[in-house]
Amino acid sequence: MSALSPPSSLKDRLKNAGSLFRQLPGTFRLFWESSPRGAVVLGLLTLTAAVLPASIAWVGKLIVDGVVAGQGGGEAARHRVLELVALELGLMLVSVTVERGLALTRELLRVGLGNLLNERILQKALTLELRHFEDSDTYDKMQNARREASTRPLSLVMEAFSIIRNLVTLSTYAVMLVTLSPWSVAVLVLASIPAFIAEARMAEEGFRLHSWRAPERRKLAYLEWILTRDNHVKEVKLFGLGPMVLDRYQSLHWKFFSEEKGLSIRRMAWGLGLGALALGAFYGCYAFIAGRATLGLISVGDMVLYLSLFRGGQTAFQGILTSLGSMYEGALYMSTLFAYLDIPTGAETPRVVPALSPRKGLGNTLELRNVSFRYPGKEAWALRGVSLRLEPGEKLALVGENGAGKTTLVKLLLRMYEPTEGDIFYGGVNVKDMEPEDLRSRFGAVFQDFVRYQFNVAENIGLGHVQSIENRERIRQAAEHGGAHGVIEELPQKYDTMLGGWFDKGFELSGGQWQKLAVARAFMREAEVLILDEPTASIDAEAEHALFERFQALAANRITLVISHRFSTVRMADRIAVLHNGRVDELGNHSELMALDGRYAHLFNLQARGYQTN
Ligand SMILES: Nc1ncnc2c1ncn2[C@@H]1O[C@H](COP(=O)(O)OP(=O)(O)OP(=O)(O)O)[C@@H](O)[C@H]1O
Repeated sequence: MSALSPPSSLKDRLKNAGSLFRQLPGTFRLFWESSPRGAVVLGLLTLTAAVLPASIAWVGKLIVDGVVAGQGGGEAARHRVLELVALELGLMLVSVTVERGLALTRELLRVGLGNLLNERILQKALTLELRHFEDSDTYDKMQNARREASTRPLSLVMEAFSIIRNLVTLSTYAVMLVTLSPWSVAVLVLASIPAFIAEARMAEEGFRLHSWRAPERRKLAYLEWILTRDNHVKEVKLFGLGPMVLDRYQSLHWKFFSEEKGLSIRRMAWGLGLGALALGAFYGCYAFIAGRATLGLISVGDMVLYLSLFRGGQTAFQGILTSLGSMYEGALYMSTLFAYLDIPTGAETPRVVPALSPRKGLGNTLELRNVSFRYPGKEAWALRGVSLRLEPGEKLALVGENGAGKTTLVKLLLRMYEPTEGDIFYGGVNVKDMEPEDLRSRFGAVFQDFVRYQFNVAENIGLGHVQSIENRERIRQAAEHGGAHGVIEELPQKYDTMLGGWFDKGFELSGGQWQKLAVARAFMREAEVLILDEPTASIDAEAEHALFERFQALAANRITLVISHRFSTVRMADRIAVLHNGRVDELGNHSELMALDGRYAHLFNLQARGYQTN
């Protein structure tokens, strides 16, 4: 059973609880790693804080007994009582200092542990593959893990420490209480047990509410995003989407609230009922002890001691139970965190050791042999039996209607996904036997949905080869190759101009200008294979022509794969592959395909007619 499915029976619930508390060792390991010294300090302070209440209660009893015995007894008795009061003051000062120390240590540890975990979460994100990001279940796991990483783990550890503290306090109390009244210890324990069960149950419900909601929470964040992001505002205003999106946002919000309200009310009702039970038990024992003191069977100091021990004991016991409930909640969180950190990765690890690596430089072939691919969890084939061989220096254009599988083919080439059937070879080596970093370092790509980094111009280009991000000469050259240099020279701080609207003084570029930077970024590396997935979509016809002429020259000996819907661009390729429903339907150069008079010729003529009528 997964930690997120509702337990149906008591047995399930216990099994679930057991598996959840198994998260403790892992959590403590992380805690220790984040700060061994802090952990030791916290342990020492906790133990000191644990033994202080019993000592203070004992001194309190001695004071009362001293006062009762010393009434009318002169200076000596008064002195002894004053000394005891001073002792109690001293103990109280120690107690206050220890509490402050605990709060400070907790605060410092919170930052350390929170950072460590956020780092682990992000490090894990780096090892995840594209398929993980495109899968909503994994995405939810990641969001769940990120949401409370800086608070939950520490509170789990703190609750565990608080249990230890209360247990130590309780055992010191128990030793004293048993001598006064053994059965009251039993009453104390029994009266608190129902509270624990209720607390654990509510904690579990609360967590499940949060987990179940992960997809809806994302929906809420998404609606918020639509209304607040700069690139949405035009459509939001034009289509008058504001009220509709806000309405959806609010109804989701109120749905959350009403669920939470129900839980809070139930929590309050149980707390009230069980609190009354505990109070009844306390006053029952109080009556018994007060009666015994009145009859002179115990001293007044004993009665005072008993009362403070009983009250303190009850608080400590309930503290333990509440901590167990909160720990349960924390452990549930940790189980999702560990589930996220344990997502199996490494599908990209080469099959052979050491990994194979084709000769560096130009001259390698790129070949797909009978490649078929289905997205995880999908029935339909995105690619079916694709075989293509690209010779060194060859320019291949991929065309096909929307959804034909063009971008999917690029994802497979870059090993973002594994073919479901068939194999891909680069330089004669099966890409499954290569290190993915080695394979990817040989590719330069401009994606359809390229990124607009909110960095400066030089960095936007330099990111194409991070090792050279400081190399202005190389960046300038890449900008020239990508056709971006002219645009950059017009900017206020040229290559140092901050871009985008997220940060102060960011300069916003046009879609085509951003795209030129993305092309320049691809030219930062000495790529052996260039992939251009609709690189010209927002570039005007003239700029497109210029770009492709440059490509012809620059990419002379490189394999180039161009995906485009513009046939004026496509016809410049050495060969054209027409994809249809995931299959290569036609393959050949422009004149061959025109002569074939098939799908390509039809699409070409359609577009040519469009241009003529314009
Ligand atoms: N992440 C994904 N998960 C599941 N199915 C997907 C995913 N991405 C694409 N598909 C499906 O795979 C098929 C091929 O999509 P692909 O993006 O490769 O098409 P394309 O030829 O690049 O289209 P376009 O010209 O619109 O960019 C489509 O049917 C699409 O619905």
